[in-house]
Amino acid sequence: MMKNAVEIRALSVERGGHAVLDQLDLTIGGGVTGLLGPSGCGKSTLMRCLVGVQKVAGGTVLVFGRPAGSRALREKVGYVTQAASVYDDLTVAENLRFFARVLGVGPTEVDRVVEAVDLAAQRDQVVGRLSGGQRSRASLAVALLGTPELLVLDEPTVGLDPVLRVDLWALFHRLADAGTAVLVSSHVMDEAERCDRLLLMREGRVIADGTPAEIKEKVGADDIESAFLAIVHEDAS
Ligand SMILES: Nc1ncnc2c1ncn2[C@@H]1O[C@H](COP(=O)(O)OP(=O)(O)OP(=O)(O)O)[C@@H](O)[C@H]1O
Repeated sequence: MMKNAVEIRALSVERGGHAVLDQLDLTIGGGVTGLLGPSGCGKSTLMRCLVGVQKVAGGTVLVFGRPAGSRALREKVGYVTQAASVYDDLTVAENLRFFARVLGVGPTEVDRVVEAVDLAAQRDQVVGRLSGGQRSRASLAVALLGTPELLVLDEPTVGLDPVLRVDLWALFHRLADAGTAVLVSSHVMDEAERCDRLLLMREGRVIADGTPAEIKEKVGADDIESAFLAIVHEDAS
């Protein structure tokens, strides 16, 4: 098991005058870690903290031992937001060559990441004319440039068909097997089953943390969805 990729201590964040994260303590290691929880519970905010783009009210976030957002982490951390981060008027390959230059990684990386996200047939197409799923994969390809050691993916499979979702999850596991710590947020419960570790958030707190099997066993549920409903209900009462 790798040393912790992320160490969070007493992290507090306020947004719009409300406490979104309150004294959160959390470590994230290797494998694929799933971040689940109701809309608005703070998943995106937590991810923004990991990449250093969120103003925090208190606490520390260390990524590979350095403060989140440090320059030295630029090549080590890949981040895909919910909004596509590629340029619509450039082709897939042009986007990737541009971001490769920004990151200072070699042009051969472009071919590798295009293959990884299965966009070889679309590499010379303008992103604005790709399907939603293809565009998401183009954003993911950007995040894979330079082989990041931590990949932070905010709902990467939203709007994708089931076949593509299965393919992407296989890719996440291949990346994790090769040593990248992968943090993925999701609303989709069957995706939760595919994670090595699950974090269930509610109102800015982690209310369950374990493997899918451990979480189901904890409340005697047969599936993750029932387990989460039981845990949320327990937490609310
Ligand atoms: N730009 C913003 N300004 C003020 N408050 C915000 C802003 N963005 C989010 N919030 C608030 O922060 C809280 C957490 O939002 P966040 O986006 O982290 O939730 P989430 O769990 O990722 O939700 P979803 O699953 O719907 O994406 C919410 O209560 C939301 O209203």
